[in-house]
Amino acid sequence: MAELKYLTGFGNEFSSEDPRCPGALPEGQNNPQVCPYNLYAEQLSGSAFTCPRSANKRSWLYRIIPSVRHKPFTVMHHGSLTDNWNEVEPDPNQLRWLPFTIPKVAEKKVDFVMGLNTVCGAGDSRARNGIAIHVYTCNTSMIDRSFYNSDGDFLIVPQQGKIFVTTEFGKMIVEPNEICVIQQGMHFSVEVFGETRGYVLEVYGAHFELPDLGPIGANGLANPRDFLVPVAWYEDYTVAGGYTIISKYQGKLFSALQDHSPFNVVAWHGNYTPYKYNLENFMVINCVAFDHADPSIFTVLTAKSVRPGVAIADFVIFPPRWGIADHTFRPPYYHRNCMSEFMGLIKGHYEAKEGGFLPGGGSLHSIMTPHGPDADCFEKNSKAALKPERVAEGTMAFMFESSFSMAVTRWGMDTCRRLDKDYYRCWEPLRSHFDPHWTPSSQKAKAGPGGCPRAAARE
Ligand SMILES: O=C(O)Cc1cc(O)ccc1O
Ligand SMILES: [Fe+2]
Repeated sequence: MAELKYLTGFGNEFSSEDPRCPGALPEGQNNPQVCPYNLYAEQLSGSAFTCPRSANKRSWLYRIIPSVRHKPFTVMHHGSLTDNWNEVEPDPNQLRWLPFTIPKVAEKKVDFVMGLNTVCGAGDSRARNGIAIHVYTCNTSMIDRSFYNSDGDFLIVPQQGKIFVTTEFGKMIVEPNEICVIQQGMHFSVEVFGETRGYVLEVYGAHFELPDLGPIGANGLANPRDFLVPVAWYEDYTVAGGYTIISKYQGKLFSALQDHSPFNVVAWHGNYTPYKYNLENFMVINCVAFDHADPSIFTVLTAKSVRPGVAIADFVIFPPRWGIADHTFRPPYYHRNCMSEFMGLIKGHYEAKEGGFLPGGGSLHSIMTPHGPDADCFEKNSKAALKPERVAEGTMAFMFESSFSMAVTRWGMDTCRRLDKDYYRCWEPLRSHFDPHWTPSSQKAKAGPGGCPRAAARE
């Protein structure tokens, strides 16, 4: 497979022509009476026409046939993709899933779209405000089939198996430890190379942005130059039996036939594009003195709500880094949160739970549901010598954190059969260590190296 080329930057005004058709982008205007190469001009709007400039998103696509030339859509059955948040009773428990099962190709061929399973979500695609979390488990490429989501944006996190994503804007290869974002309305098709699994964060009514950096300054976290955007690529491909276009619209799938590939865009320009990002490029910032920084310090992308500082969803990672905090319980703290936390694991393990939370599985700690390190992690890290050490080496856990109170679907609760009924047991061995006769000097006698200089100065 030839190396793919990409443009670089986040949300730039890009332009790209398939090298087979130089000059395909009209010069100086978007709608010439006749476009170069006799292409059709088509605008894809990702924001209201009237959005302020800073939030205005659109691209112009120059294509062989406009998207409108398709037969009527009809409803398509899908058993496990849903936006019905009332399928099962609410459950405030800590939930954890074993790795989601990938179907065996010999038993059933499943492609990316049919392999989408909704785990949880909230809100309403019609009201343009909400979130859905899906896992995809598939084994077959989409052949003469493409998909677009009318409801929102997909942030795709491959966990097992690379995916080859053909989009209207060009092609991307996305491997585990990379992510891609396919925004609302963009046609794409996914090729796979074996048993394939990953996670999808869908947001309705907002696009992902880089978080503001505040006092961090002008650089750091996910740097804009590390985002990769495909270059224009077209196929002039007619399919006798019909090419199937699938749209997710108001939570349901619809399919329509047309006689040609939708990947017929010869040139495009604009700031509304798909993109990918390698999580290895994340410039990690964290505590260099004491205490545990909140995980928002690891935010890669955020989909903002209209409330200042409150996200519809944040995509947060727990990357390999140094742990050096002095006189600190270094792993995540025990907490209760006014946000929902869905976690997944791409590879390795997660520091707050060495066992039980496995790559390809997940967990959901709902709004105000208490959670934190398991008993093992607490005991170990309360006694550990606090030398500088690598944390999370060779691992990558992530969190979809949302201000929405999410409902779990029937698939998530029952059908997937991966819910770990014993999850709560990981906290059962937690014992009281309360000592009413405790004094600072008894603490000092027990403490490992890396004591608190301020406490020492106080004594
Ligand atoms: O619950 C979790 O494991 C995620 C998490 C990590 C952390 O370092 C601090 C808070 C938090 O919710
Ligand atoms: Fe948490």
